[in-house]
This record gives sequence, C-alpha cells and structure tokens, in this order.
Amino acid sequence: MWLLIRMSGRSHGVHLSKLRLTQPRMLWLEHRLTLSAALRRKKQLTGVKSGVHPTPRPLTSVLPCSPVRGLSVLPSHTSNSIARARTVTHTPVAFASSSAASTPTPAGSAKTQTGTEKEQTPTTVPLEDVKRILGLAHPERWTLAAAVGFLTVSSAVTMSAPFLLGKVIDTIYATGADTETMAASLTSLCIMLTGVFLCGGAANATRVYLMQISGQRIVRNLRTSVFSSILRQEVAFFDRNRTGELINRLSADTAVVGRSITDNLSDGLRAVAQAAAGVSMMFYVSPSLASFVLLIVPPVAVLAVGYGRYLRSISKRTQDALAQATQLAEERISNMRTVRAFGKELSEVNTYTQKADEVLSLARKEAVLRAGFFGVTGLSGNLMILSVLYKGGLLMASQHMTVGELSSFLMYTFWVGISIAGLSSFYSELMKGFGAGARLWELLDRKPEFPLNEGLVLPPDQLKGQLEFCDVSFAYPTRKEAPIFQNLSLLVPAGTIMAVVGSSGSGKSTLVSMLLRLYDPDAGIINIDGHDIRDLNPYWLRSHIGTVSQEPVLFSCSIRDNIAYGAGDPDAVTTEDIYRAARVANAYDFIQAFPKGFDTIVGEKGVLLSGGQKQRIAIARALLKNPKILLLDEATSALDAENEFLVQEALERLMEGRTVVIIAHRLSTIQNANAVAVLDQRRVAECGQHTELLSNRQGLFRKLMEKQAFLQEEQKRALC
Ligand SMILES: Nc1ncnc2c1ncn2[C@@H]1O[C@H](COP(=O)(O)OP(=O)(O)OP(=O)(O)O)[C@@H](O)[C@H]1O
Repeated sequence: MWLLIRMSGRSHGVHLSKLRLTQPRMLWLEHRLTLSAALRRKKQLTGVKSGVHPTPRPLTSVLPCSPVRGLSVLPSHTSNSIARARTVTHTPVAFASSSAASTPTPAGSAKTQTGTEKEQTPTTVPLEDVKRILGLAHPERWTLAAAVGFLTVSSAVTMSAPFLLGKVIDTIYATGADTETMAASLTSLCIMLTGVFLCGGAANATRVYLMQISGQRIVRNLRTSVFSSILRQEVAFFDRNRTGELINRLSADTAVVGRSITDNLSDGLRAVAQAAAGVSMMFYVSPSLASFVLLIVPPVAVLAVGYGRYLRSISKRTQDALAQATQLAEERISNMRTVRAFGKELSEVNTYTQKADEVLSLARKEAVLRAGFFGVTGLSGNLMILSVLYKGGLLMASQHMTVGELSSFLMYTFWVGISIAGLSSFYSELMKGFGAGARLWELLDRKPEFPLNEGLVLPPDQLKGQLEFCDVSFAYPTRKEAPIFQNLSLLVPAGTIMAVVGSSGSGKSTLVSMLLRLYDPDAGIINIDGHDIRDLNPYWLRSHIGTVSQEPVLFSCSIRDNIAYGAGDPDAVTTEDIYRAARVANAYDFIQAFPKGFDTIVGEKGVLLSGGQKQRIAIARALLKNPKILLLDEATSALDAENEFLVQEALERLMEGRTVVIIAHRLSTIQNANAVAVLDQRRVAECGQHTELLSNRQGLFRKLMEKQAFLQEEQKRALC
C-alpha cells in the first residue's frame, strides 16, 4: 500500500519534472507557437492559400561549395552562413534599442517578433497541416510502425502488471493453503512475472531507441530542407528577417516538429491505450468501485485543466520577458568589442539587470501559481486514493473484494491518473508541433523573388564584361519611401576600370549589390554585354564576378578552405593553385609564418587576422575564381600605409584584364582608373577621366577631392 502511495507521489513528480523540463525551453516554444497563429491569421487576411510545398532542392544544388568539406550543418556555421547571406559589405555595429525588440517591422515586412506580441495558442489545426506533418514521418514509417509494435507490447505488460501483482498478493494471503503450496505457487508466479517484466522492459527500451532514431532522422531532413530554403531566398528577405529568428526556426522549430511526430505521438498513443485499458480493468476488477472513482475524476480534471491554462498564460509572459533579455545579451556579447570600445560594460549590465528583474517578478508569480497547482493536484490525487481505500475497505469487509483486487484496483487508478496527465501534455505538445510546423511550411513554401539557378548561361568565351546601367531607379524593399537611384545611367566598357565616388550614403555599395543581382531595379535595366541581367542565370553570373570588400568575411575554417571557397569547384583546386593565388595576393609569406600555415583556422573561433591580412586572403579567394568582372568596395580605405601598399599591389595584379568597378575614396586608387563616376542626387552626376574631372573647378569631383584633401590635412594636424 505504501508503495502505491509513493508511486502516486511519483506520478505527480513525473508530471512535475515534465513541466519543469518544459519551463525554460518549452514555454519559449509555447510563445513561438502563438506566433504561428498570428502568421496563419495574416495569411488568411491577405488571402494567401497554403498549398502543398514543392520538395526543396537539395542544398548542393543551390550552393556552389561548402567552406569545409564534409562538414555537417552545425548551428554556429549555419548562423554564420545566414548572417553572411545578409550583406556583402561590413557595416559598423548599431544596436537595436530595447524597445525595438518589440516594435513593428517596416511596412510589407514579413518579419516575426520574439518580443511581446500577445497571441493565442491555436486550438484547431487545418487538416492540410496534419497531413503535411504526418508526411514528414512517411520515410520513417517502417521504423515507426516497429516502434508502435514495441509500444503495444510494453503497454500490455504495464497494464497487466497490476492485475498480476494483485494475484501475487492474493496468493500470499490465500486462506486454507499450506505454506509449501503457497511458496510453490508464489515462486512460479514470480518467475513468470519476472519474464513478463523483462519482455516489457526490453520492448520499452527498443521503442525508445527506434523513436529517437527516427525522430532525429526526420529532424535532420527537415533542417536540411529549411536551411536550403533559407539560403535560396533573395537578399531583401534577410533585410526583413532577423538572423536569430531564422536560426530559431532551423534549430528549435524543427526539433519541436520532430518530437511531436515521434516521442510525443508515441507518448500520446501510450497514454490513450493505458487510460482505456486501465479504466476497463478497473471495471473488470470491481465495477462498483470503478463507478464510484469515475464520479470523482471529472471535476478534478476540469479544475486541473483550468488551472493549467492559467499557469501557461503566465509562463508565456515570463518567457516573453526572458526572450527580450536573451536578445539583449546575445547582441551585446556578439558585439563585445564595440561595448568595450565605448566602455559600456557597466551600463549594459544595468540594462540587462532590469530585464532580468522583469523576468524575476513574473517568475515569482509563476512560482506561486505552480506551487499551488502542484499542491492541489497532489492533494486531489492522494484524496482520490484515500477514497478508493475507504470504499474498497468497506467492500473488502463485506467480502465483495479481496486484498489483491483492491491492490490491483489502486494500481490501475494510479496508471489511469498518469495517463490522463500524459494526455493533457500530449495535446499541448502536439499543438506546439503544429505551430512550429506552420512556421516551417511558411519558410519552405516561400518562393524567392528571383530564382537562383535559372536563366541564360553564356559560353565563357562570349562574356566580355561590359556593364551598363540604363535609367535605373531603385529603392530598398524595406525602405520604398527613400529611393536610392532615379534614372541612373552608367556605362563601364569591357576590360576597363571604373572608379565610383560620392558622399557617404550616395549609393556606391548599392551599385555593387545590384551588379551582383542581390537586388533588382524597380525601373530601368542593368545590362551585361547587352543582356538584361534579369535574363541571365544569377548563379552563373555570380560565378563570373569577384568581390573584395572593405571588411571581407572569412569563414571559421582553414585559410586553405577559405581561399578554395572562391573556386567554382573547391574539390578540384590543388594546393599549388592556392599557393599561387596567395603569392599573387601578397599573402603567402604571412600565411606560412603561422605555425600551421595554410591549415590555420581563422574566424571567430580561430586566429584573428588584421584587416590587411583578411583583405589579401580575400584577394587570393577572388583570384582563384578568375572572374571576368571585379567589384572592389573600398578595399583599401581602412588600411595603414604598409598594408595599403601590399593590398594595392595585389589588387593591381588582380585587376589585370578584367572589367573593374572600384568604390574608392583615395586618390591613389582613382588614378589607375580609366574613368571616374561621381554619384550625387540619386544619379551619376559626373563621369569622365580623373584628370578631366579634376580640371573642372566647379565640378563635384574636384570639390570632393578638395574636401578629402582638407580633411586629411586636418587629421594630420590633429595627430601632430
Ligand atoms: N539593406 C538595406 N536596406 C535598406 N536601406 C539600405 C540598405 N543598405 C543600404 N541602405 C541605405 O541606402 C543608402 C545608400 O547606401 P550605400 O551603402 O549604398 O551608400 P554608400 O555610398 O556606399 O555609403 P558609404 O560610403 O557610407 O559606404 C543609405 O541611405 C543606406 O542607409
């Protein structure tokens, strides 16, 4: 009897620990679930129909190469890739203000918030979503079917245990039997039961293993598809969606979906089977006691469900506050250098403490509710068992029940209680799975605004590299109200060097982004060798364009792999090719000076390189690509004199025989250009040879140069 009471206590313990497990992570997921409701509502409002999503193309078909061969999709790596997909040039860090975490996104934005949106947990799920989520399990159907088979065996054992244990107790208490007969029947019963329990244990272990394995395989496939889908999106998509949000979909949402169709489904099936079997056995053992108990269950269950809902809503608010604190911490830690440079450590700690205090005050309320919830459910469970004992005791006294039957009955009561508790968490977990699934379908179904690998492919020898902007007008999709170009025209003849200058914000980098077809013009045409850039295959086009930016991005892998990244097929690149490119880029000597030479790991987790060293590796990477068109975005402006010389020398070698667009402030870079274009007032205000432009005293270029010379003088004087 005591054992049963302990078990009953544990039943609540199991439930408690389940809830405890869910608190830090699951409650967050609950919040994420509510976002899907908003997205679905938005879809309904905008009349977007959710259709069957096309099978995403394999990752290899959309990516030219992987920086580290054979590397699986790891969170840090994916986070890098997604963050890098956003920009081609490095920009200084600007923090989102704390309120910005929950402010609405720009018009037309599809961005979802991790902030404080008030959403309702969906209570109904479209049949299509159900089909789709089950469709994910289709490749694993045989493994899952086997797991369900083992589940049936283990559940049958579990549910027959109380009955058989009752028989053991009755054998012990059997009246009239001599000790020897009792011992013999007890031994054979216990041996038989040990065998049954061993089978049950083995079946349960196999079920857990099969469920875990198939769940992980489903998650792996889903993650690969989602990652592939994210990387296929146009750059404007990354302007609208936060990297953290996309990473969450990739890591957390996929895991929730995977769990909901494996572990959760199996737990749910087990709970249903056990509850049904438990109730049947209760009626079989004692119909009158079963009817009495089942009268008590409904009001207790209603109370528990209502209380649980209230608890969930307060947990969600706690989680919202936690999400804001986490976002702040994430941003500050990843931009620690900026925080340190401004000496803001203490004020950042204070800001974080305020956020943490908000979490604490909500968590305090939640703790009170949680304590009450578990107190009440524990109490009601124990009261129920007490009432079973009371009524059962009376039935025993009137010879309507044996001690073994009462024991069996109590055990079944316990199992039914556990199963009902399991069913309620099964439902909420299932809803979380559908919520996470809806967010993933949205991402998987999203068609990029322009294709990645479709369109005209010219034979390599036909590409000359003439670039032409014809009456181009453009505004960034997230800032349609602020046009960057209006009827801009510019011609860069094949094999020439065009320097682009202009004041800060005049659109120089935008020009480069448009040549890479990261954005399409709103009006006008960009031609390459007379072909509208929109007719050309973007993948092919980019394979003929090399870029070196002010702060080039290197991936967290070896220098060798970073340089090989530039080649169309990194596997075909020989060590000699890499060394040659590094020599031409003036990078060979400093790379070999590292203890591990070209195998030195760079990036966040590896050796930190200087700006000039990064530039030269980026130049080697671009050299390996051997592009027809080269786009240099202020490639030397942030370097000291020595580095500038080395990089400049490398760049001159790189520029030979190619069409080059250089964004440059420095006169030294401009002097080598065949022509200079000055951007002003959303168009090309002046264009010509640099000496010609300089000779025009009233010209914009001359003014820009004079201003720059003046500023440099001032800087020198200040330094002196
Ligand atoms: N992804 C983007 N989304 C929205 N607006 C952007 C985006 N990138 C740049 N802008 C805006 O477009 C304008 C032109 O930016 P761009 O970076 O092309 O100028 P720039 O001439 O290269 O400036 P700088 O010399 O300071 O680098 C700026 O006002 C900038 O705020």
